[in-house]
Amino acid sequence: MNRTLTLADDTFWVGVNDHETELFEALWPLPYGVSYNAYLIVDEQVALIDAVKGHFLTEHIQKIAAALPPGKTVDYLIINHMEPDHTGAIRILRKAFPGLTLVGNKKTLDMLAAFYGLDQDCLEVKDGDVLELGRHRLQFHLTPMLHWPETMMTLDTTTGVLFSGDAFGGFGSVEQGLFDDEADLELMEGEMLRYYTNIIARYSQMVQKGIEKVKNLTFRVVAPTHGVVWRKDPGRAVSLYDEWSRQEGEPGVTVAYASMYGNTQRLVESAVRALVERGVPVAVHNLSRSHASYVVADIWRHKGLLLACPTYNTGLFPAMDDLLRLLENKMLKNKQVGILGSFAWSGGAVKAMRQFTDTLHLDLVEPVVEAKGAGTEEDGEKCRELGERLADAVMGDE
Ligand SMILES: Cc1cc2nc3c(=O)[nH]c(=O)nc-3n(C[C@H](O)[C@H](O)[C@H](O)COP(=O)(O)O)c2cc1C
Repeated sequence: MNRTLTLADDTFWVGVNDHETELFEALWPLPYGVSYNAYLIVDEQVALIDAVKGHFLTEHIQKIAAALPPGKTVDYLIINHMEPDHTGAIRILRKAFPGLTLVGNKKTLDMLAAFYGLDQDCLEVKDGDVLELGRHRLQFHLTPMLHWPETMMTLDTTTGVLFSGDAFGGFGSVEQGLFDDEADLELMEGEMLRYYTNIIARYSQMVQKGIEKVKNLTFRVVAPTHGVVWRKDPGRAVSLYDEWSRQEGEPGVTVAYASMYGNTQRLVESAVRALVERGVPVAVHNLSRSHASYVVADIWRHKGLLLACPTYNTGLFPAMDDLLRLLENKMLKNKQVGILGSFAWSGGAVKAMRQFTDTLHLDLVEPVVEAKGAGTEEDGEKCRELGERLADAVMGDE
């Protein structure tokens, strides 16, 4: 059962696939599961690179045991990221492998003490430090706020495997293909974007700093803590994160709308029709149906965003309010934004959406449409015009 997967010389995947957790971080749906990737380097000294969520410890230990030669134990646990989905069972892991030294930077060790009361047999490493296992040389590169303060990467300079922590990771389990040359990449890259936008995106500036650092390293495999291991095209993992953290966006428009009785929806349809006729890729989300994690991923993907919302108790419909707060928290930028809304007496939703674009310094595409009730013929025409203007704004010379 526990056939060991090999990444490079003496280097094995000892991670697990999780199909039990419904919501990652109690927030984000996992229709394709998620993997907790951990790796074992078997040398004179044996190093485990990251661990798994506590619930999966038994399977994890079985895999480690299958990869360990007789008489060997695990000497080091390298903690690239302290979050409990990689360290939850660390105390038991220590019992399973007595003498296990915990390796992390200063911030990791502070957290280990705070989370698990562990402060013995720890080895503090600094940026650029090297740990020799025998033939294998592990070099540590601190990449703070990717997406926690203690995050770092570990490069095995002997094999060229870059253990990148959560950076370059994605949702989606890996039993149908651990490596990029065997996985369903269309699906996995979609799940990677959803992971990026929902877990990492707020720290996009720090991702850029991390990528600058990574570009100076020589590696031939990128092995993150979640999702696909990139051995055929490791540069692709880096370039996807690079693209997403720059927030440049592809030509296309994501439509995020709410509608209780259909008035806003019909206005949206007029605008979308104009986009479709211009050949613009469109992703339409009814916020009462689509989970925000998918909406945010599509918003990140496209240059254009159409927000449409009825007024609800003088302000935004709650699902739109939630979405806009989420996008503010993620410091969304560089979007071409259209706004439309429907009201019956006071209005308020359109004003709130305008405030959102002002706060984030997004480019407002005119005309803003604010229709009373179902709206007039003229409102319908304005929605079409808004669709055309958005098409011009996002397609450029395409
Ligand atoms: C619970 C509720 C609260 C509303 N609050 C307001 C409001 O404060 N001000 C306003 O102008 N219209 C308000 N409306 C009216 C809607 O904004 C209006 O009917 C709009 O056309 C609904 O668009 P929809 O069909 O896309 O849901 C409210 C409607 C409902 C159902």
